[in-house]
Amino acid sequence: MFLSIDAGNSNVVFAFYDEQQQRWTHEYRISSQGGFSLAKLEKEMHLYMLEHRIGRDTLTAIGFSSVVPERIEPLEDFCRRFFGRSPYLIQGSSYAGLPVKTTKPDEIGTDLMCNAVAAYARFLGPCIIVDFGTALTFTVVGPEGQIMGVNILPGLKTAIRALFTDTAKLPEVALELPTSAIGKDTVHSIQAGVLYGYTSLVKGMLQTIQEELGYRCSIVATGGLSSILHPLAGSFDLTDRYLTLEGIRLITLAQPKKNKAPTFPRTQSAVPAPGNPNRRFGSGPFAAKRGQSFRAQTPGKSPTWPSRSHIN
Ligand SMILES: Nc1ncnc2c1ncn2[C@@H]1O[C@H](COP(=O)(O)OP(=O)(O)O)[C@@H](O)[C@H]1O
Ligand SMILES: CC(C)(COP(=O)(O)O)[C@@H](O)C(=O)NCCC(=O)O
Ligand SMILES: [K+]
Repeated sequence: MFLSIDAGNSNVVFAFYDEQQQRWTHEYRISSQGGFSLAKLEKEMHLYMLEHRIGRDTLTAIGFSSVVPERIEPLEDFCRRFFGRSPYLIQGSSYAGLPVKTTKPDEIGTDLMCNAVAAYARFLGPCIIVDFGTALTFTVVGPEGQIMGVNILPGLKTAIRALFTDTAKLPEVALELPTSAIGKDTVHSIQAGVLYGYTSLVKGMLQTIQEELGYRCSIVATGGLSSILHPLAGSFDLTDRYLTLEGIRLITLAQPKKNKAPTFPRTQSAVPAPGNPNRRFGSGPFAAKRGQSFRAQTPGKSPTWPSRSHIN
C-alpha cells in the first residue's frame, strides 16, 4: 500500500493505494480547520485501519503535500509515530526531473503541482485543472508539461461563508443548485447567485484561457466540491477526486533513490493518448471534434512520461 496525505485548507485526506490492484482503495478525511489532536488522530486511524483490515506493515511509502504550513510538523510526527516511517514531503525541490515544471517552484501550492503532474500523466498534452477546494483554482499546463499559470479565487463554500460573515442579513446557505436561476427569496437568491454564478464563471474562465492560448486543453475537475455544479459536467473531460492524491504518489515515486538515477514511475495506460480518435473531448467552442488530430497542436511529448495512471 502507498499512502498519500493531502493537507488542504479544509480537510486532511489520507488515501491508500493498493499497488497490486493499481487503484485507490481507502480514503480517510479529517477537518483541517481548528487544531487537531495527534492522540485523537492516532486512535481514529487505528480504528479505521482495523475496520478496513489495512495492516500498517503493508505500507511501502508515504507521500505528503500540505498547503497549510503548521500542519507539516504534526503530520510528519504522526507518520513517524504511527507508521514508523517518515513521509516524503513534497516541496519545490521535488519537481526536478519531472516533466511538469514551474518558474516559481517554492511559491506554487504543492497541491496544484500534484494536480498538474497527475493530469499531465493522463493526457500528455495541454490541460487545465479546475480544483474546487477551499479556493477555486485553474492550473494551466502547456503542451510540454510546463505550468503556464494558475488562477485563484474564492471556492464555493468560501464565497457563501464570506457573504454570511460580512453582511448583517444574509444567512449561510446549503450548497444546492436551485432549479431556477432567478432568486425568489434570500436563501434562493444566494444559491442562485453563487451556484449559477460560479457555473458561468468556470465556463467563461475555461473559454478565456483557451482563447488566450489558441488551442484546446483537456479539462480535469477535482476537489471536494467538483460535483456540486451539475451543469458543468459536460465541460470536463474527467472528474477525478483522487487527482491530487495521485500526483502525490507519482511525485514521491519519481524521487531518486540514493545512488540511482531519477526515473518516473510507469503505470498502465487506461486513457488513449492525445491524437487517438477515441479519446473524450469536452464541449464548448474549443472542443476538438472526434478524429481531429490533437497531436498537431501538442508536439514534443516527453518519452519518459508514463501514459496514464490507473485510478478507480
Ligand atoms: N463529498 C463532499 N461533499 C460535500 N462537501 C465536501 C465533500 N468533500 C469535501 N467537501 C467540502 O468541500 C470543501 C472543499 O473540500 P476540499 O477539496 O477537501 O478542500 P481543501 O483541499 O481546500 O481542504 C470543504 O468545505 C469540504 O468540507
Ligand atoms: C491556492 C491554494 C490556497 C489552494 O488550496 P486549497 O483550496 O486546496 O486548500 C493553495 O494551493 C496555496 O496556498 N497555494 C499557494 C499560492 C500559489 O499556488 O501560487
Ligand atoms: K486541495
